[in-house]
Amino acid sequence: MQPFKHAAAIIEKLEKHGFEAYFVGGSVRDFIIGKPISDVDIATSALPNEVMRIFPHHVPIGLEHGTVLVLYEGISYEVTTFRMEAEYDDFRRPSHVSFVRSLEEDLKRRDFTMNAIAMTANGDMIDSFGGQEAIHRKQIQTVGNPDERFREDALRMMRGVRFVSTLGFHLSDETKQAIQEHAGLLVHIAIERIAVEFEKLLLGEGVRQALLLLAETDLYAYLPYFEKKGEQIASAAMYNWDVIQSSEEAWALLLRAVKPENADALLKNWKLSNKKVHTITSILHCLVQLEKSEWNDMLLYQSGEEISIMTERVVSALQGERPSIEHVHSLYKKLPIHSRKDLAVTGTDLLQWTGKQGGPWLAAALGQLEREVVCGRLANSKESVKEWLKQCNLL
Ligand SMILES: Nc1ccn([C@@H]2O[C@H](COP(=O)(O)OP(=O)(O)OP(=O)(O)O)[C@@H](O)[C@H]2O)c(=O)n1
Ligand SMILES: [Mg+2]
Repeated sequence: MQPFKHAAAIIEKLEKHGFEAYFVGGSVRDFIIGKPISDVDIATSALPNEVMRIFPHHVPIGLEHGTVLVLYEGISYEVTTFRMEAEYDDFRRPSHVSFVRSLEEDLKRRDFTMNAIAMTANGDMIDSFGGQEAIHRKQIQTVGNPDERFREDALRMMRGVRFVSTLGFHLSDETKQAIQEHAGLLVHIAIERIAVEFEKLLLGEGVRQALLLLAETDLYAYLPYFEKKGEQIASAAMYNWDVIQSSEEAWALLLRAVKPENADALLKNWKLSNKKVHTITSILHCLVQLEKSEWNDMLLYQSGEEISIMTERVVSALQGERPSIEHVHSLYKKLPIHSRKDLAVTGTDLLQWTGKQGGPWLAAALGQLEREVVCGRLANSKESVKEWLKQCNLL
């Protein structure tokens, strides 16, 4: 309730200027469910320039969609003019919206009834489409005709399945059937928007049901690189997803089921950040090694602690066991060194001692030395390294 109390001042100020304003969207839904509230969004009859005039501290973040970010006592709130997204011709949210002065018009263009509830500053609900009843029944139902809602913005189909996962709700029969019919419209949606919903889906508590739904509704067939992987996606529902803690782990787990020919290309095609792609492919690499052997010093050293722990979680999700995070952590801590910087000698030492010119031999010697030390076959001291160099006929 606290976030609403703080934001109520914005609604009251808009009302003082003769406009209507309400809390809308996910925050109202989550408040009714009893979940922690994320961002509080406000819808108003005031036009964007009127909002900006009333609140001098603002950022015009999406004027073409009617959205002004209002800064109030260090917190920012999205204030959006009531709108009707009038022209849809390509199944995505249009670049032009028509502003309307009525809340009703605004609410009836929203995706699901649970997301189309408005709340006044003092907590009264305006719920023309049975949103509270739907929440009570844990049902995801489009506002009005599902064909229209999904044609307006095909991403809503992914959102529907995402909410199955994050809220543990179910799709109404009508909504599910409409998704089945319109799944193909997803091709019009930018992969970045799909990826946001997909990652939320993978991290929700109901991810198993959501994966089965992706397969059942044919939505999977319009996800890049998953076009022919319906069965594999459904089979991923068997894993123990509860132990997964990050989107990187979730991707790695999913890709173990999907087995793409080129995971790197798939992840880049989904336009994930380079850093994320690198983390996911590192986890996958570590998983392959773990199939051949248990955790060992060299694998822990090469993977690093973070990747090792993430991989341990993925392994336990695959095997349905509890992850042994403490075990991996202590094995890692016991490694004699954790990076090449920790070696008692440097390349410069080797050059000085041997009197040789640099060259490929140096990298090879340092690599071998590193392995010897990591695996505990050689003490990490200058003296023992000198001994070792002698044995290798380098000194
Ligand atoms: N494709 C979309 C996206 C959003 N909305 C409407 O805009 C609100 C806010 O959207 P967003 O913040 O993207 O989603 P939330 O429902 O708030 O979910 P979350 O809690 O994850 O933010 C939604 O509740 C819904 O009323 C919509 O109708 N169609
Ligand atoms: Mg939201």
